[in-house]
Amino acid sequence: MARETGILADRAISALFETGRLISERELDRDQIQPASLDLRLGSKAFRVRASFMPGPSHLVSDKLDRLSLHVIDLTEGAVLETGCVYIVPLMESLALPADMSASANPKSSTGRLDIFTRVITDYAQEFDKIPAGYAGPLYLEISPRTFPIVVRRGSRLSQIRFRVGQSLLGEPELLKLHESETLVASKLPNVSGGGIALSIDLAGDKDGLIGYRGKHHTAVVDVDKKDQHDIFDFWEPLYSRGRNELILDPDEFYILVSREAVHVPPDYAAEMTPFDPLVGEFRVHYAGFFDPGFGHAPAGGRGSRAVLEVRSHEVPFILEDGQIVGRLVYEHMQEKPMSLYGSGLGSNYQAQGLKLSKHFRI
Ligand SMILES: O=c1ccn([C@H]2C[C@H](O)[C@@H](COP(=O)(O)OP(=O)(O)OP(=O)(O)O)O2)c(=O)[nH]1
Repeated sequence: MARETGILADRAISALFETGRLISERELDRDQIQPASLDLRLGSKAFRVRASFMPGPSHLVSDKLDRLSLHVIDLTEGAVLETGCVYIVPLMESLALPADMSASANPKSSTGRLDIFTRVITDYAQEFDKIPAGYAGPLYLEISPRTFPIVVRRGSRLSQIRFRVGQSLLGEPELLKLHESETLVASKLPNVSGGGIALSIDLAGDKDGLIGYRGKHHTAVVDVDKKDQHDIFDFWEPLYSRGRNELILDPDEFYILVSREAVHVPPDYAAEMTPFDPLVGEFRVHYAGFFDPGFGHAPAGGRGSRAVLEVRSHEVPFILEDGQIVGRLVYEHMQEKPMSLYGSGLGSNYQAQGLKLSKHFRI
């Protein structure tokens, strides 16, 4: 039985398309609907703008583009987006949401792992990545590659959207109960606080002491639509613990690290990673925060899946230590169980992962 409130599952997302609540200039791709989200596709133009902006309560995004656009890039045959530049791309999908349905967007995990900063913008937006209940209008994606230049084209999928009716976040007592029956985070002493369950960083490393990777600068371009395309070592420097189990984050660098704990999202729930404490501004651990129903779920082949963390230090160098809490997972009810779970026949790339770079790289 479907709940009244909760995150829409795959079946309900395809119904949105059939009933004209989700509109697209072309048919959805076969694998575009995920267990609890929809991948958003780039349209055929990118506007290179001088700087990021927020439309605010009285402006359409297109008004701002008229003023701020420096150059228009055709994406039909693919184009390079350079690091350090800001682009706005109209998305193929637009919305006509019912009054009781809102949505939120996040970069896909593959996008976060490439250090591509993306945010969805709506007309009249006062917040990024948030789509208010009842929103009717176009969607735009702000894109700013930070470490590697990228190739994108019409139809590339960098961001994803979750739809929700009402609020259905689990409170701490409910979260603790679910953890007792389902082991959400494999920790002897689970830390449930701030509305979520804590994740800590692994800096002890694997049997070779590998703890993570640091992105190289001045690399070749990464085509976001191609898997197993590049040699890891052309883009990443491996990092080893060398017995100290700590890592000094340099503010100008981008790191891929991994959680100490295995993570589990049972099929009736969706999770999202949030910063450990928004007041501790020294570092941020992720761009991509959505964790799918079925991630880390043993019957979906996910036993032992860890969370891959995209880490950046802000103003000053910062020492991360093994076991330090770096984020929290908050859990929300699904409206109903998805027809397909993460990892089961969806071509999922990160089920049962340990320390794993994005799908674009090969050893
Ligand atoms: O910071 C994050 C965010 C997500 N994940 C995991 C959980 C999530 O369920 C999985 C896949 O995420 P997403 O669907 O965003 O990735 P994708 O790039 O679309 O990959 P796939 O093709 O496997 O769906 O990666 C992480 O390890 N770290």
